[in-house]
Formats: sequence, C-alpha cells, structure tokens
Amino acid sequence: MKVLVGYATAAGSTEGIARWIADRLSGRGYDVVTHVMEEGTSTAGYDAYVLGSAVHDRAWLPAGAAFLRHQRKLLKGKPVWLFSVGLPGALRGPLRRWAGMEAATILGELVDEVTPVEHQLFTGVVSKGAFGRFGALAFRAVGGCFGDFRDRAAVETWADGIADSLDTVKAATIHRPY
Ligand SMILES: Cc1cc2nc3c(=O)[nH]c(=O)nc-3n(C[C@H](O)[C@H](O)[C@H](O)COP(=O)(O)O)c2cc1C
Repeated sequence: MKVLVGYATAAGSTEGIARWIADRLSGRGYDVVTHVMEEGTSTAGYDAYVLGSAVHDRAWLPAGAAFLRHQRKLLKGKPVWLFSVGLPGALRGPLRRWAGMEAATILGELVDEVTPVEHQLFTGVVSKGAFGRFGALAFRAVGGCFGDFRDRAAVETWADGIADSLDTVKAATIHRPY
C-alpha cells in the first residue's frame, strides 16, 4: 500500500515530525512518499494519506489548508489522518489545557474538505525569533517556554496506530473472496 505523508511548515519542525511518521510507516512495510503540501503535489495513486501542518493563529498554514481544499475530491473516501503542530506543550497549567483545546478549532476549519480517521495535535519547536520581540515577551509573560518540544515517542506511537489500521485494511483486501 502506498501512503503519502504531506506537510506544511513555516520553520521546519512539522517536516521533522512528518519524517518520523514516514520512517515508522516504512518500517512497517508501507511504501511511503513524504512531500510538502503545495500546489502541484499530486495525491493520485495513494491508498492512504497522513497530512499535517504547523498551526498559526489557531489554524493550518494557508498552503496546507489550500492543499486539502484542492484535493478534496481525490481524498474523498480514502483513509486520511491529519496532524497539527502547535505549542500547547510549551505552556503550563491551565494555559496548556486551553491551548490543547484548540485542536477542535483547527479541525473545525478542515472538516469541510475531509473527514479524517483521526486528528492529532503535537507540539513542535517554539522559537523566540519566530514570534518577534513583543510576541516573545508576551509569550514569556504567560509562562511560555522556548525550545524543541517534539516528542518522538508520542509521534511514533501515533504512527503505529495508523499502521495498525492500515494492516487491518490490507488484510481485509487480501482476504476478500471476490
Ligand atoms: C506567528 C505564529 C503564530 C502561531 N500561532 C500558534 C497558534 O495559534 N497555536 C499554536 O498551537 N501554535 C502557534 N504557533 C506555534 C507554532 O505552531 C509552532 O512553533 C510549530 O512548531 C511551528 O511549526 P513549524 O516549525 O513546522 O513551522 C505560532 C507560531 C508563530 C510563529
């Protein structure tokens, strides 16, 4: 089975997560292509899709959202997993919980285009430089921390769940009597 792992990134951490997912799926025997989601990226010829974007202002990056919009006919009826990469893990206490709840907001903007099997929100690299001087000060003031918060084990566990589901689809296809 052929799987497309697509990503939209501003600063690179989402690409890293996409590659971890791709490596895990490859390790489970899937034929995986990892590619940036942009105009011209073909979605034809795949059996399943794992698509993810960095989050800015509680939404996918425009390139990722546009990709889903343009490809929705092709994605219809195919198994699609979505992931978003934001900053909940860089916050503490109630703010972290509040930021974690943005998953529903992010997904709400995307479900017109696809009905994913699952949507997962990860935390990426949160860097001071990306926020600008005022934004960085405000972020620190609410207890935010800068750094690489990517949790490879959590990403791989999620990818394993995807592989488990695909294994089931594969087995059902192979054993279909006609
Ligand atoms: C301008 C800007 C806006 C952001 N807005 C959000 C947001 O609304 N929610 C969130 O969880 N993370 C937000 N982030 C954090 C990024 O999503 C996070 O740093 C992510 O790892 C970036 O992924 P990338 O390295 O692939 O670009 C924002 C970052 C920037 C620079």
